[in-house]
Amino acid sequence: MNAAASAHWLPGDRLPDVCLRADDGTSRTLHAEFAGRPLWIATPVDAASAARLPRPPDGVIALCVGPAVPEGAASGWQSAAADPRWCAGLGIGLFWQADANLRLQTSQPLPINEAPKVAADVDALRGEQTFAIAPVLQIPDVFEPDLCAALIRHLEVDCAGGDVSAVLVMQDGEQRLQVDPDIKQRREVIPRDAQLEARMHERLMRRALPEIVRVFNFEVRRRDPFKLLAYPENAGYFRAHRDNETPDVAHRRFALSVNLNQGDYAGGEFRYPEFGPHLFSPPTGAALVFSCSMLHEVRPVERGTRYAMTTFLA
Ligand SMILES: O=C(O)CCC(=O)C(=O)O
Ligand SMILES: [Fe+2]
Repeated sequence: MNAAASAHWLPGDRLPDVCLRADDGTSRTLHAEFAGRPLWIATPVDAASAARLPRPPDGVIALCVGPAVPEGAASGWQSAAADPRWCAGLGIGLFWQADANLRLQTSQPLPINEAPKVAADVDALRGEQTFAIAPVLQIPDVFEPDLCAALIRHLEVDCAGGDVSAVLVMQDGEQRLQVDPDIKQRREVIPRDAQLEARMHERLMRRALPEIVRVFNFEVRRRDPFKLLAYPENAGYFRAHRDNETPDVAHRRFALSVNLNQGDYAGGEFRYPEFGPHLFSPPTGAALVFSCSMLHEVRPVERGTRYAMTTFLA
């Protein structure tokens, strides 16, 4: 499975590693030189527009790229030329904010009158807290909010809420499917809408697979069917388990789960009991990716219904 190349960049996409040429003729690559701090990128149509760019706050790298020469631009901006196709992919006459992982967050047309807000820094955990922390990857904005809402609707309306989830057990050397409230309780369905499935697939290819290559050094070649999940209030949980323990699922390498409505329910967090007490509850649209060999559980949902989409990668 090869990651899709983007002709147009969207919020949620991680910028590719392009070469930028500075005014003094030196070349720098985006990932090597600019990752690790929030980034502003502007693609003004001309020098006059470049000169009206707002001053970036401390700690933000600001790059003015494209055909325009940013004469008189507010100080704090570095001007650079880049491959015109890359600039076209960003869109000309735009102002982008990207996070420290070079993931695009918001875009707005130039000119902008007020300097946009930069997300507040998250407090660092203490050293002893980070010692017992599960090796999971969280990728924000893999699915857009409207896709998350459409998936919930598909499960509840088109698929009539889905079916009670069963588990595979080995009995006398044979695999059997059975409902077992000692292990899990939830509803689930394999989506039946080809368009929704195609959109999920495209987003995984574009946003999750490149991160899995980068972070885990793992090239995904196949994927199990997508599954939509509902964990109802006081009746939804999945007790501690591993995802690759029966012969038919032994091929699975990574689990990928996307929360579809975080904030609308309480409880329902992931926990990895072998790796400490921390609870994981990624924001709506974010993917959580972890090794299928790791013990994990979904804590009981205490209020509302937790919706999620899950699949397994190999
Ligand atoms: O609820 C989820 O997001 C995934 C739960 C899980 O661990 C599984 O389906 O194997
Ligand atoms: Fe699991």
